[in-house]
This record gives sequence, C-alpha cells and structure tokens, in this order.
Amino acid sequence: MAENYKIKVQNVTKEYDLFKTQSDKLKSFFLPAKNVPHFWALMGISFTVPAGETLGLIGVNGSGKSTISNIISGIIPQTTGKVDVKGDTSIVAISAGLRKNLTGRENIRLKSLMEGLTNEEIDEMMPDIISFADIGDFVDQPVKSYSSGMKSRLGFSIAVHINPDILIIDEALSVGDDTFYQKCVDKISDFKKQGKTIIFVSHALRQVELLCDKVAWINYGQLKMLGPTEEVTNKYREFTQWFKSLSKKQKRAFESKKKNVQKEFDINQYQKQITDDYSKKHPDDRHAQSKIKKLFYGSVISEKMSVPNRLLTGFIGLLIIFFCLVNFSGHHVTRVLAHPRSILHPKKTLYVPNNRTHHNVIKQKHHKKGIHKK
Ligand SMILES: Nc1ncnc2c1ncn2[C@@H]1O[C@H](COP(=O)(O)OP(=O)(O)OP(=O)(O)O)[C@@H](O)[C@H]1O
Repeated sequence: MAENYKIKVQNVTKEYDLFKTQSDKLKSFFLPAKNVPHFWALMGISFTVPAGETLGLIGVNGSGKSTISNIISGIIPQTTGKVDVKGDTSIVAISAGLRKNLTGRENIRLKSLMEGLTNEEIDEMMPDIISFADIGDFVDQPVKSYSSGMKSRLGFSIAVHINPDILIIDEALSVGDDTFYQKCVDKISDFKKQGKTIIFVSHALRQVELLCDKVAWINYGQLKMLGPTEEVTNKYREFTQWFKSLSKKQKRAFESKKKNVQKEFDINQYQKQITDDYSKKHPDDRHAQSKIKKLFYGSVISEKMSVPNRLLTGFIGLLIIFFCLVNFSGHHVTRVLAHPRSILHPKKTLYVPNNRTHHNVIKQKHHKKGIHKK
C-alpha cells in the first residue's frame, strides 16, 4: 500500500564550502578547492509529513530551518539523501522569490507563469492577489522600494492564490502588522480545512502553537525532536531559558562547540553508521551497502564537477583559446599545426579564404588606386 505522505525527507545533509572570495569560488568550478573550510548546515535529517498536516519547524538562528525548507521547495539541492515531495510547493519567505527590479504586478505575473498558470488565469486572479496584499499604488512600483512587510504581504498573497498542494511559510508572518497577520492566519486555517499540507517555519512559538499539528526542532543541523506541538515547544522553551541563563562566555563556548561539530562532520562515517543500523535491522539483506549508497547519492545532483567533466571543460577551454590565437595570427590552422611557432609571428592581414589570398587582396587594392606594377 502506498504511504500517505506529502513530504518524505531521508538522511538529508547539506554541505557549504566557505570560500573567502568570489574568485576562489569561481576557481573551484574548474580546479579542486584546497584548504577551503566546509560547513555542514544539515547533518542527516529525516522526517515525513503526512497529507493535510501542518508541521512547524523551530530552532535557534542558523540551525538549518531555511536550508531544509529550501531543499524541500527545490530551490537548492541537498548534498546527500532523498527528498520525495508529492505535489506542487509554493514557498513564502521574506527574501525569496521576488525580483526587486520588477513591479509588484510584474512579479505576480512572473511567479504565476513560473508556477504554470496561463495569462488568462493570472488576469482573473490579479485583482484578488492585489486586494489581499493590500499594498495600494505600490503594486506598480519596483519591489526594491517596498518595506519588508510589503514584500512579505505580496509574497504571501501570490503563494496562497497560486493554490499549491504544499505551502511553505518561512518567517514570512514575522514582519507583517497585526491586521495582515490575522488575514494570513485565517488563510492558513482555510488551507488546513481544505486538507493542504503546510510547513511553517517560525521563531514565534505562539504562532507555531496556534497553527501546527506537529513540530520538528532543528538543532545545529540535526533533528533534535519531532512530535506533538506542545511537547516539542515546551522542551524548546526549557532549552532557550537554559541558554539565556548562561553567561556571554558560556554562550559563545556552547555555540562554538556546536559549530565545530558541524565543521568536522564526516559524511562517510555517517553513511557507515546508517548502513550498520540498516544491516542490524535486516541481517539477511546482502545489498545493504548498495541500498544505502543509492539512498545517499541516488537522487542527488552534484554541485561540484566530477574529474572527467573538469578535464573535458578544460580541454574545450584550451581549444577555444587555440582557435582565437590562430584567427588572430592570420595563418591557416593547418600551417599553425605544422609550424606551431608561426602563431608567434602574426601576418599583417587576417587570413582570407579561397583565392582571396594576401597577394590578391593587395593587388586589388593597388588596382583600385590605379597603381599598376609591371
Ligand atoms: N550559502 C551559504 N553558504 C555558507 N553557509 C550558509 C549558506 N546558507 C546558509 N548557511 C549556513 O547554514 C546554517 C543554516 O542556515 P539557515 O538559514 O538554514 O538557518 P535558520 O535556522 O533558517 O536560521 P534563522 O533562524 O536565522 O533564519 C547557518 O549556519 C548559515 O550560516
């Protein structure tokens, strides 16, 4: 029987390379990056969200909530693990999805087209989206002139009117005023009644308690707890109160210890641990290793180029440079191949194909000027 879930996340990790400069990042595209520190924003997260459930994601700043939401929405890829999402997702985040140089109205059209709506459907929905966002004449101004509250209103309005199967709300309600917040809560409740699936990322525990059926507490890249809303929020409150009671020095030491674990995380060790756990549960399965390898890497699009791809890209780059130099030298490519040094002695005129040789071209020029050599 098929499992009745909308989102299934299995052993998901996310690694970031902490490049010092943009040029280091660009270089790493072609050459293996050396001495670049790594940071594992997620160190193996697994959970399932059944259809119709509202799951809250809570955790301190930098714990990985946005990273996992963005992976589920398909905005960024995971480093390892499997993410299975059944249906269309629409994400509302304070800073996601709006093009700052386009007007509000243009953003509505662009985002709706990207979600597969036709121009007729968008024309029909446009007044409702504008009215819900309640941003007045600003709808025809570029989004870069909006306050964060206005961006959030517009983003939320577009996302709910597109009517996705799965709605992901990342901190988008935290910047709106009370009236808009109430409108959003009503809309989210409507969504819940319609049996839609929602992921709600927030630091506002009261909002989480009001809206969520279950809560996942993400703690420094790991799933610390998943369960009924009150159980998890109560434990999280205890943790934040304990953390607040620490001195500044103790807080810094605690955070740096956690971040070091994220820097030193060993993906191979983690894969081995998951394989061992699987083998203990299924002692007769001789394919445990390959199954876990497939689970880790089977659905991952690598952001890094493999060695053959690096070599191929480098070779194509060299070919392009070679043909540019040949063209610049004015010699025929066969001559350059036969006498490579000729590339260092460019002709005065560029290579002319067929019978329009250098000599003929000069002759024609002289002819036009009326110069006749005997
Ligand atoms: N592009 C990136 N490059 C390097 N590190 C990144 C990148 N994006 C996120 N991170 C790091 O990954 C970790 C998780 O970030 P994320 O935004 O998911 O946390 P969060 O729980 O949503 O935080 P907040 O509550 O502050 O929004 C953080 O330590 C962050 O610095």
